[in-house]
Amino acid sequence: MAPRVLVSDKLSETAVQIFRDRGIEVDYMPDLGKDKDRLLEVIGDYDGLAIRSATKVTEKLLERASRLKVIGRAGIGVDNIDVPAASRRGVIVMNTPFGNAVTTAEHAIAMMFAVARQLPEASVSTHQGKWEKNRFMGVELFNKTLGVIGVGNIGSIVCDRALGLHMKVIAYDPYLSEERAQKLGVTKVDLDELLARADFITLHVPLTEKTRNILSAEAIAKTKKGVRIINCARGGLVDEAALAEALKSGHVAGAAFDVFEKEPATDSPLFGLPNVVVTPHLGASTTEAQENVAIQVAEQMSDYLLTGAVQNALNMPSVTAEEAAVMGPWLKLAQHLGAFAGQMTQEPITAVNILYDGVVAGMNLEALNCAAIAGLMKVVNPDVNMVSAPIVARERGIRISTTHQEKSGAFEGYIKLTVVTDGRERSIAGTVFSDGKPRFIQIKGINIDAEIGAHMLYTTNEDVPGIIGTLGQTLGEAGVNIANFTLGRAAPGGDAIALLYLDKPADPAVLDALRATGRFHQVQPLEFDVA
Ligand SMILES: NC(=O)C1=CN([C@@H]2O[C@H](COP(=O)(O)OP(=O)(O)OC[C@H]3O[C@@H](n4cnc5c(N)ncnc54)[C@H](O)[C@@H]3O)[C@@H](O)[C@H]2O)C=CC1
Ligand SMILES: O=C(O)CCC(=O)C(=O)O
Repeated sequence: MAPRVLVSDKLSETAVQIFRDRGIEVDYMPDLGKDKDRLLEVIGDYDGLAIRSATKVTEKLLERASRLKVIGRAGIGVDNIDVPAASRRGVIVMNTPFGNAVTTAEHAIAMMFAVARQLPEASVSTHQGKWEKNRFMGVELFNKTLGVIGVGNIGSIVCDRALGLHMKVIAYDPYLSEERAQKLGVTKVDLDELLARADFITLHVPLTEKTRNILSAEAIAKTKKGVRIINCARGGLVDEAALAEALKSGHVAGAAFDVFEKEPATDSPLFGLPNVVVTPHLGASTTEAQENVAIQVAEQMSDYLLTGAVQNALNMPSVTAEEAAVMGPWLKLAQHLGAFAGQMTQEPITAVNILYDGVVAGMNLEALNCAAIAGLMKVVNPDVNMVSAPIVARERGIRISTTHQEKSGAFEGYIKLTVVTDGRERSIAGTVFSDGKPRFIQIKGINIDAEIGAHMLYTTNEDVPGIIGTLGQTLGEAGVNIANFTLGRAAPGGDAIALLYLDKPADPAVLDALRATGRFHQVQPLEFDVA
């Protein structure tokens, strides 16, 4: 039986043609994404779901999607998909990481011009036969300072275009290395400096728990008087109500928003305010971008449904079916090693070295590298996948090197990942035991044997008596159960580490309580995708 695909958002007809040409049955129902009940009724009939941003793929929808094998997002952001729920159900989620980047960057630049010169209002007034030449006094972009928050794919294209307009570009992105900033021709600053100096601010970060409300009321209060703010990334990055107040008070001179806290946005505190330009999430809406993402998503989904080949998946490595059987646990280990290093590193990473020893040295190292880098970069951006992560890493100037060697110790094989920043190196190693379970076996050169769980806690301390008691008692009092506890030390009385596998995450109050004991150099919660 031919696989069946449902296209539930408006996608270029080229995608539909590709599915048909490849022998896939396709139903094109571009309005279904907005009709949750009807979607719930029909989703059980499909092997693939191709969407943009209108369709919300919730746990409830996935529960009804008994046949679903793949979700293809024709675009970048996957915040409309419950990816963990899809992973739990074995449904692959793919996106098209680069197809609409230029288009979205151009929209941000267009919005910046629009708000600088009040173009939409001037256009409406002129259509009405008024000739309000004196009402619309604008500002030049030339020589103004543009503050870019988030310098990834889209942000870096915005920087390039803005430099072409002879703007001065300052950038805030904690994961942007100095080297990459120099290459782009932008000045790296911290957020407060960006807020204080920028005449225009544009956002190009994904919506995550760290970036939500990044332009809060407090942040907006720190901006330069007369600033203009552009958001073509995601609703929820800016506090719309606080911005509306700042616009009314005259502190902020203008805003241009493509994305809103609630979409479709039928209401917003920004609506109706003068010099606020709004568009209905049009960032990716050009013929070229929609053609790019539609072709890419249809090809990727067809490949998967017909041959099992995986490309641009957010929750599955790109490996052949035969390799998957042998490499599965090692891929997971590589991802966990990257995730560990990523969560431990707050500074820009300049290089990553991955050493493969013994049995693992003979496997598909490219896929293993991708898994490790994806684990590392996912900490910064949950939208990154195994294919895009190495490209994103390279674009940031992160040098990735690989070494491999014959079996050198007690383990059949192991992987050691070393992350280099401007100031230091951090290493972590792991192996897969015969039970197929990945384990961490060495951190900072200290040997351990730690099972990997979804919620973990890493502490460092001096090797003195009573540390186990302090950890056990503090976590116990907070009702956090320890599933597994591993200790290691460099030498008696020297540096010591503990890695705890917890039944639930330790909340910030527990972490503070541990820090307040004064017994630890470091108390770091860690999360791993063990699904
Ligand atoms: N309006 C629209 O139609 C579209 C909107 N988008 C949005 O644009 C976002 C960015 O897309 P790309 O540039 O392709 O992603 P990207 O992953 O290439 O870049 C995101 C950048 O944000 C940085 N970042 C992450 N956390 C940060 C933080 N806390 N503070 C400052 N910087 C941080 C990352 O280091 C990275 O450089 C997407 O996640 C999506 O939400 C994307 C396409 C179309
Ligand atoms: O599909 C669209 O129109 C929105 C694109 C978008 O927001 C994305 O790719 O993240």
